[in-house]
Amino acid sequence: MCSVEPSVAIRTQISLPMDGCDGPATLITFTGFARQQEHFVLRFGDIHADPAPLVRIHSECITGDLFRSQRCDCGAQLEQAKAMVAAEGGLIVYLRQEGRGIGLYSKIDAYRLQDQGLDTFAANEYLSLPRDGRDFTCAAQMLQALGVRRLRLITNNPEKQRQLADAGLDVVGIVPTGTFQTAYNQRYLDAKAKLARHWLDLEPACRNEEVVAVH
Ligand SMILES: Nc1nc2c(ncn2[C@@H]2O[C@H](COP(=O)(O)OP(=O)(O)OP(=O)(O)O)[C@@H](O)[C@H]2O)c(=O)[nH]1
Ligand SMILES: [Zn+2]
Repeated sequence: MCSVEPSVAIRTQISLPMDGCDGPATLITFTGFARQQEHFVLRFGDIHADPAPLVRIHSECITGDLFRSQRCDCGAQLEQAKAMVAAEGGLIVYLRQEGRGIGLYSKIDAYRLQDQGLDTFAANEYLSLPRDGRDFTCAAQMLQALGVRRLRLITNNPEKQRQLADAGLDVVGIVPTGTFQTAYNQRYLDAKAKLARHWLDLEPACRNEEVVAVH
């Protein structure tokens, strides 16, 4: 999905005053991505090798991040991560991989299928799209371009840790992101926990929710 060229490098850095933060953040853009992808990094404070910086790798979710849709947990996770890295310094790597890489329109098609009973992964497959089309290698390359070799990663997703390690980064700690259950995202979170092995601490009401099997 990321389709990176071997030479991802910093393109531009600009200071962004941030609502609710003591100091400005720095927005960093990059060159070297295929297909004009516009992944970026927000840096809060200074980054040092020791202690290893706190990093959130966040996949774009227009509905959740921008409009705080309750169908997923993305908006709450992003807000929490922003508060964490703003408090102690760190990075948000924002990947333009909407809908786990299938794009907004296909995600909305997948939402329709979920309303008809499919789980979030089966819905993608029904559309002949990957269950999870993301590739976190581009995140690793951006971090390497910033001189980051060791990091503490804010995530509940074991796949992110695995891909960063495969790309040569040293994930020295995992900081869990919150489990933000709503009345509307229970089946989604349940599917992530059961079918994608995310480390989620779900309330019993959520665990008991039925996830429709993939056909
Ligand atoms: N295709 C599809 N994508 C979704 C759906 N709900 C959320 N997403 C996308 O999923 C991505 C977020 O992935 P998640 O699996 O929720 O979380 P994660 O970032 O991998 O894991 P954490 O680091 O623990 O938050 C974003 O790109 C969302 O747009 C859905 O029902 N279908
Ligand atoms: Zn979302």
